[in-house]
Amino acid sequence: MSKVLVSDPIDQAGIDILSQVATVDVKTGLKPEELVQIIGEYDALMIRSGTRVTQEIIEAGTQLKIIGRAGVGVDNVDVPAATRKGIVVVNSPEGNTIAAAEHALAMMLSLSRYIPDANASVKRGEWDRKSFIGAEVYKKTIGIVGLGKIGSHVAAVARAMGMKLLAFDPFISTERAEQIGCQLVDLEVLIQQADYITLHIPKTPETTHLINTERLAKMKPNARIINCARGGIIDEEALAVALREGKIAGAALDVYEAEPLGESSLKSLGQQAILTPHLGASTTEAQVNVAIDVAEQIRDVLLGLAARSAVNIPGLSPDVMEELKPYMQLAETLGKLVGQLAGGRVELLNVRLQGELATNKSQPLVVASLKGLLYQALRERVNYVNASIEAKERGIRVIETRDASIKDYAGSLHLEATGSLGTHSVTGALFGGGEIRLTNLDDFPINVPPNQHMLFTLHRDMPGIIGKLGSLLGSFNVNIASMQVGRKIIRGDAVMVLSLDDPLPDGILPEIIKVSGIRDAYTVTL
Ligand SMILES: NC(=O)C1=CN([C@@H]2O[C@H](COP(=O)(O)OP(=O)(O)OC[C@H]3O[C@@H](n4cnc5c(N)ncnc54)[C@H](O)[C@@H]3O)[C@@H](O)[C@H]2O)C=CC1
Ligand SMILES: O=C(O)C(=O)COP(=O)(O)O
Repeated sequence: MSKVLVSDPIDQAGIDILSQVATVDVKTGLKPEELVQIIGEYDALMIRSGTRVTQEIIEAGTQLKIIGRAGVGVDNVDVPAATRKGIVVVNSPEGNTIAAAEHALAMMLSLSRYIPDANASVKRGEWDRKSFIGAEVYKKTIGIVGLGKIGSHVAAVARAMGMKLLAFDPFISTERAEQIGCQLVDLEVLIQQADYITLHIPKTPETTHLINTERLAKMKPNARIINCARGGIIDEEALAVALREGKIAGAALDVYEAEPLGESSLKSLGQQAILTPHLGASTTEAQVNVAIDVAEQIRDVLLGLAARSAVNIPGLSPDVMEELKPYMQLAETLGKLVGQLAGGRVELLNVRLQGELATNKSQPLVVASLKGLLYQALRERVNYVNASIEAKERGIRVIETRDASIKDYAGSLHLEATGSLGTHSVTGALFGGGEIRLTNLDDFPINVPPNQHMLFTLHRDMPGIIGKLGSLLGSFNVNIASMQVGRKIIRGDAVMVLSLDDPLPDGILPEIIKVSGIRDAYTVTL
């Protein structure tokens, strides 16, 4: 049975799902060195933001197949390191959207009405109404940085509260922003005009310290800023100075450059600063959502099925995945075949989607072709996650083309590999019941199902050659399961495709090439 380690607090609903297929160990609060020591036993790791999955942990996770992040942000996971090791990283892109958006909105209203400090003063026995004169959000301008899932929900609610909406997001269209009721503007315009600025972007090299001393200086003196996205998008030191000097009116933070928040000048600020301990996703509803979403994906991957929200493999909807699955198998088989025919180092792979297939998504088929192509070199170490990166690191250039006019079969896939030893091509299609057929080899028409052990020869189409080859194989005790010849013209060049019951013994290939009329021979294992 598989083993799953849960290293952060996860809702029981997720543990129940994992327990259907695996032994589940819940061990929270592990030190990095403790995690490194035990991770080698586990097939899957389930985390939230509390566990840092470093390269060292990934290297030590020799059995790991999947890392599941019960939440959105995967910045605590070394995703490139996981990808290189072929480990799928999944998250729950939508499970906590509402929770995070509502937390940001709660922060905005709390900042405007000094609710945390007013509450604390009453509990201290005071009745101070003068110190907590707030501001209304109605008719004020909110500047939303990042108009993705959370930012869009914040926009919808802010709009309902009568706010004017500005947004900065270089990756969405003006039309999309308008649909949500936002005016898309430059960051500098947003910074200068907004009364409330709320951040809903990932932390990347571009967004680190996006809010710095210069930008804080350009904000309105009544501006209030909210960060429920990621620590480090705001320069915390610069923010503390701006608040202390009254350059802006307030800030509410849920996330920090280092968590848990240690020594920090933010802690000594008064009612203009509200600090929560990364609570954006902490609602009962969100925790059930993300736990179920991610546990289901871990379960599926452990059962050999695809994950629906993998961050390091092409994202495909389950419908598209279902439709493409037989073609993925075809692509992988053709990749294995053409890689072995090309032999040596492949430099260029041309993947052509033909006929009806030309309208399909090509990326998954390219990945599957590369997985097949690299199998010879990498065996089980290559998978759908790391095939593209492995190919890139090996300098294999990939060209994707489409030709809807090729209609020999309803839909077919053509791979051509060019390497140090020449160029070879193979085409395949799916017949009734999803059966794979090889339909063309090096431009010779054929029609054979793939077989585990195969022999291909390039020869002159002339009497006696098939008999000679049959006897030769017989003398080596190799049984032929089926044989087919493909040729373009009578007595011209031809290919012979043999399916064999046994692997070809060492030493027979040079003997085959010695047969008069045979120019070349290739043995392939699929
Ligand atoms: N505090 C908490 O507990 C939680 C925090 N989060 C964080 O909230 C953030 C947003 O999450 P979602 O809305 O789900 O993500 P999302 O992917 O739906 O939206 C992010 C948006 O940011 C935009 N973006 C990316 N780079 C940008 C840049 N340089 N400038 C402006 N816009 C940029 C993208 O185009 C996208 O529209 C993430 O960082 C996530 O980790 C999410 C859930 C809970
Ligand atoms: O989903 C996210 O990105 C979050 O930040 C939530 O973090 P958490 O799962 O509460 O540790």
